Amino acid sequence: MFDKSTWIRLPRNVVIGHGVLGQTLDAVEELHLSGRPLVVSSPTPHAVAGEKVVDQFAAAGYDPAEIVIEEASFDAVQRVIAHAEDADAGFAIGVGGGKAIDITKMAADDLGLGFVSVPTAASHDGIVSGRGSVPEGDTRHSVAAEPPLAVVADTEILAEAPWRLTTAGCADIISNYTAVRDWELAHRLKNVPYSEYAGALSQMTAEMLVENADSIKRNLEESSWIVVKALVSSGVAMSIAGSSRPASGAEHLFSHQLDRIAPGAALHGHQVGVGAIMTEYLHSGPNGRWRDVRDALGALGAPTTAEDLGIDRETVIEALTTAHEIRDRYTILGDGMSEEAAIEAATVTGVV
Ligand SMILES: NC(=O)c1ccc[n+]([C@@H]2O[C@H](COP(=O)([O-])OP(=O)(O)OC[C@H]3O[C@@H](n4cnc5c(N)ncnc54)[C@H](O)[C@@H]3O)[C@@H](O)[C@H]2O)c1
Ligand SMILES: O=P(O)(O)OC[C@@H](O)CO
Ligand SMILES: [Zn+2]
Repeated sequence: MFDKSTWIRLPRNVVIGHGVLGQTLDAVEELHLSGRPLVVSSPTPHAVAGEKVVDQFAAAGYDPAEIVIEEASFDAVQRVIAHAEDADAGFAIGVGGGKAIDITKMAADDLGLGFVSVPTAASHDGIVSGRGSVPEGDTRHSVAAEPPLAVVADTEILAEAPWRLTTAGCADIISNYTAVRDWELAHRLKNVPYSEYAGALSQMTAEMLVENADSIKRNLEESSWIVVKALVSSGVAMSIAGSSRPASGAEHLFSHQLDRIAPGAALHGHQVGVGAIMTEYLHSGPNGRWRDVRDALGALGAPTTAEDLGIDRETVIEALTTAHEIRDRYTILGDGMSEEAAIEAATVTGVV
């Protein structure tokens, strides 16, 4: 008997465009959510968009509650849960970058509340995904979380955000190349479940972004449009897979390890991009496609070296040699790189 089953949870309303923040209320009302909204954001996104979302719902008679969180941590998730319970919230709206959105979707999952995603930066592909990513001690948890029922991505806001946030989003997408390679490898070597659809969608998303690289330019709102659509598409690939595998391989392990060793050094997307140059080298060798990955990142204005990231050579080598310890996810790093091999990979690729 065929007894497989799977749930693919996708957003119902994806609203992207100039000035669409003003349609957040419409996007929510169309979902027939009831009760009090809780608007969760971090300081800058609160000022940029969170307050406007609160005002919009207040004007419509909703009595919105709000909370501003400072960091992505399990403590922050607990604070949001407590605040939502105190406020008797009926649904949660996450407004911000990857951290605020992750915290909101994790709290919403715990409380069984509907979640709406309002990105203020095109910096990460967690905008749509049903995953939350939070560090804890020496490890990084990628946990199932409430996927958004609606996404409201205002390209005017995304375009006004610092340009480096957009280039970070581009790099998070370009890292899909190596993430898919790692996933295929884990499938072949360790029998890890693999989804052809999710793998193909993730890879195609990276290819389309690179093909459109000439149209991704600072001060051009269309750039935000192209990048956010790619971020949505990558999040859909994660939803189809039911894991972050299509978008997170060894290059993400490298970045998560950097977050521990050199917290706050660089943006998530920029770190995974530099990681992808080196892990592509590990996959395909000195004459392989690592130059294509590096050139695509460079063309989009994303970092390609340790210096660009603001980290030193020792930090890169330490992160490379210990990245496999971050979580139980088989990648090209296998059971770990030797120091000599890490120096070779980082040097040949020009990262250090
Ligand atoms: N759940 C997933 O599937 C997934 C996917 C990718 C990344 N992530 C996670 O997301 C995080 C990275 O996201 P991030 O790079 O957005 O980090 P972030 O949320 O810390 O945002 C980066 C900075 O941008 C600022 N910012 C956001 N919007 C702004 C705006 N309009 N104007 C000015 N400043 C603005 C924020 O205040 C913050 O200082 C990491 O924790 C990563 O693990 C999760
Ligand atoms: O599960 P992780 O490794 O946090 O990856 C999620 C996301 O960053 C993929 O782009
Ligand atoms: Zn990522």
